[in-house]
Amino acid sequence: MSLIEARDLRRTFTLRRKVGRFRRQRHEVVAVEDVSFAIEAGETVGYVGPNGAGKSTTIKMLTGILVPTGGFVRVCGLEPAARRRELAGRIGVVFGQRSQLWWDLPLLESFDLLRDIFRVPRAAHADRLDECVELLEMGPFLHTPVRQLSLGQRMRGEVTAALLHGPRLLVLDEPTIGLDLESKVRLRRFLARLNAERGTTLLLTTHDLDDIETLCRRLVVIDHGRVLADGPLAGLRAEVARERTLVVDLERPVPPLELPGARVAHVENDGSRQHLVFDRERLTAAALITAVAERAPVHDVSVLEPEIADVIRRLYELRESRALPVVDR
Ligand SMILES: Nc1ncnc2c1ncn2[C@@H]1O[C@H](COP(=O)(O)OP(=O)(O)OP(=O)(O)O)[C@@H](O)[C@H]1O
Repeated sequence: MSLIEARDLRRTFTLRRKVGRFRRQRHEVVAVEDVSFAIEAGETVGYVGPNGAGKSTTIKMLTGILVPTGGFVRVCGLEPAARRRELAGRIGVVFGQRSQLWWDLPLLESFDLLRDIFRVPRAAHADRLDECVELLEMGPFLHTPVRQLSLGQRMRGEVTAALLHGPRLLVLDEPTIGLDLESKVRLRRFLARLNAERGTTLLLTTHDLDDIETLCRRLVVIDHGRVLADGPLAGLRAEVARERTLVVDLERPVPPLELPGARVAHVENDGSRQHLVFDRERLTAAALITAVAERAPVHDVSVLEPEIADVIRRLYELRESRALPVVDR
């Protein structure tokens, strides 16, 4: 059984718009139109899309905060909205812009309260807390009231709070939003380790491409409430962003190289370093290097893969032109 299963999931909101002086007209917003995916234990999945795509609405349905208007959803075998309390005992949830901590209490007391709420055995609680305190370096501020913590410190507390009952699945909505670089790196390292060592499944929404690059082996891309693409990160790259760049360092400067199947995107050092863009389907890096070597002696080479930003932008372009390939999992 999949840890998360969503089939034709749908959520609409009814808004009332003022029309004229007295009348109000009902108006329907479709936030999630027809979303289907399944997530297995141990996966790390990035749920991405532009603003208003329907990410948070989906996460709220998966965690039982919102009732779907249609479709089927099961998380850890439970119907989230109907079994919200039970589900809360099996999953961990972190909302970057909402807190599950008690603002006036020292951080440690929030953790104690959560132990009581989830009825976690003392020994298990202590083990998990010790591990989080050590890895997230929370020792110096465990006794500080939550409202006095920096955002980076509070987020470490939020993630710990979500893990104290030992969930198999951690759902994170924009976990690194607003954090400084050091805090982001620390949090990502922690989450990656959680997945690698504990097998904790991660599902996260993010606008941060570095989060995706370092944490997610699979991407589900959504736009206008529909899944645009779903597949391994590497697969999506190969499928929709076929352009790679060969960077060649030559023994001496030469004019921009004109080679079949490749175009010069950038020239440095008077022409002794050139960036050649080519289509992975039409040309191999080896063939291109051979072609370059016939023109000038090659000192060094490297191949750059497309950035994840390119992959996502390309997906949106393909959607606009309705030429979106179906990405099989
Ligand atoms: N409570 C609500 N009432 C009315 N409309 C809503 C409500 N919540 C979300 N929407 C609308 O549903 C759509 C999807 O919103 P959602 O917050 O799920 O997007 P998102 O992908 O999480 O966006 P962002 O990246 O900006 O957080 C938007 O058009 C939004 O305005």
